Amino acid sequence: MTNNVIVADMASKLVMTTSNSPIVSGFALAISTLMFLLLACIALGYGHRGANYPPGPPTKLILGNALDFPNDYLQYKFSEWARKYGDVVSLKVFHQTIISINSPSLMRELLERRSVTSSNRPKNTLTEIITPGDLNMGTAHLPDDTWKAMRRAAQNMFSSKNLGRTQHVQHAEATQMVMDIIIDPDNWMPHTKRYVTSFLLSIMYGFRAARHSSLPVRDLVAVHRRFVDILGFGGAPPVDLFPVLKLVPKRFAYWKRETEDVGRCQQALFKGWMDRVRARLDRGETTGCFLEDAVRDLEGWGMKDDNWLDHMAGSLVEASDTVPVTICSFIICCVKYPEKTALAAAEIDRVIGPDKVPRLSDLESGKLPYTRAMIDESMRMYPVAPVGIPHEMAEDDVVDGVLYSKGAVVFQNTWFMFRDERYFDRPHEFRPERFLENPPFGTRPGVVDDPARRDTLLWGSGRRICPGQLTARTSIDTICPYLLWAFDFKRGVDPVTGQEAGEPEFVFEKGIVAVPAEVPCKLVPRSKQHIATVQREFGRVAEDLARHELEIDSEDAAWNREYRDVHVL
Ligand code: HEM
Repeated sequence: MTNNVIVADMASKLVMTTSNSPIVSGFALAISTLMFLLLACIALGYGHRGANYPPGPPTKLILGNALDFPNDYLQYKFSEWARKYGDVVSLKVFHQTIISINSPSLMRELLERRSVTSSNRPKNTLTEIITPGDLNMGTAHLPDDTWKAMRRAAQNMFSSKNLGRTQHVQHAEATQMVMDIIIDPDNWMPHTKRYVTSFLLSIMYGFRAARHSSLPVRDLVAVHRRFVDILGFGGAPPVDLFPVLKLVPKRFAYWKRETEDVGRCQQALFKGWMDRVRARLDRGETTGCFLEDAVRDLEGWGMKDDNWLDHMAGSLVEASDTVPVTICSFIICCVKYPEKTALAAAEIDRVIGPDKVPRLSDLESGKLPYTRAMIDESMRMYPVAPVGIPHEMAEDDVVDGVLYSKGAVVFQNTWFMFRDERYFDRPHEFRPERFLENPPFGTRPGVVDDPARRDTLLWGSGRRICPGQLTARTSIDTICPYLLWAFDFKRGVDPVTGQEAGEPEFVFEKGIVAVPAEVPCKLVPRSKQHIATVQREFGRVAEDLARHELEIDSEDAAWNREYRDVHVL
């Protein structure tokens, strides 16, 4: 406070020394204003790490760590700092404090035990434009009553009881995905997207996506691409760091026009999906999906008005963003580590054989321990949300004498936690065996583990923990053994050399979700017997798929007829 008064006094003296010439006095005014701002920034502690803040790299005047802060792949730099500074690291980017927490114990202390102060999301002007009223649960700034209602509804939809009721749909969609890859192996990545999106559309909205190019998937992918681009680094100027930028008129601010348009397109898409549900009920038809129930019982679902339902798609977007990526990473692991894949395939051959397809229950009952370990190892090494989704401190809070200041943005660096050499033996090696040697977390035998480790670290912490974790887990656990059962995983052809590609590398796209770039690989059916078994299974589950095809469009209907005529046994 005293500093501010001194700075104001110095600045006013500077302004008073300007000459009488209009040009000189204008110039002097500009210089003195700049000086004033500079001194004010210094006085306000811009870029300076306070005394009891978490440690971190040295800061520079006003800039803080702005020049050190990575634009992308936060997990790599955060992990380097974790090794140097410990379980908690802080950075200053101008006046903004950014914290990376690097241990399960800190996740528990800060985000679970102190969830009252640590459950905000960072305030984000762009997401507020895209979803006015904070009706997108994942981006909503405050965990207020609106967020609570949306969250309760999501938790209800994705509860274990409801998942039991929808598992046959999950299995049916997984069967189609295996069929899709048998017929069209080059599009293995889009087929994973279709599998997850179609499952979620079916259980939430009662209609499905027969092809990866079906309209709902195509529209979702297109609008989500724009959403990610505008929110990503460089998509828009840092308006929350420098709120004065918000004053730029719309005609000079591309980001404002684009953000508004993304919001319009997204809302139109989600409303269109809900309108299909409303129209179906008006016709007196039903598929038994969740949102039909919500339309009939708005109050019971805690929805303040009918328009809130148009925003329930936020959960579907989260699912279709994360689960396919996890499955793709698993597929890349199967190509990259052939000896491990062979061990899992041998286990599946022994337990399941070629005449029936694996079911989720085979994995859950513990009959496929190596396969389970292979899935866990791929999620340990390549977590889809390597630094979580950031929280923001609502108030100052102190853990072990360290200050987590109001407004600080907090990342959960699970990438580091899963590769922490204190607990994991050779953490950078892909070794499913670690989970068999020391279950359930695969840490080094004999080491005293972090007491707060849990098998849900990947899904975040506290009030904001992922409400879709069961849906995610069962979707992954249904398809991964199925793929191992159905296919041999081979390296594809390098598009540049025309020769067999080398060992695939994980190269991630930029962004908070670690999406691996496509690698050349071939998924080859293991035998004619396996293909025939999938065709029979595809016939058996046809009814479960058809139940969600009441309003199917003519293109999908034609494709379905041909697909099923040719491929069902
Ligand atoms: C492998 C798959 C998935 C992973 C790794 C994952 C991970 C996460 C993480 C780390 C968070 C932030 C937690 C926090 O702030 O502490 C989150 C939030 C969220 N997830 Fe997931 N998720 C996955 C799949 C899903 C699925 C399938 C759904 C829906 C069916 C879903 C819906 C959500 C929603 C709605 C939020 C926002 C919660 C809130 O802010 O209150 N996620 N997820």
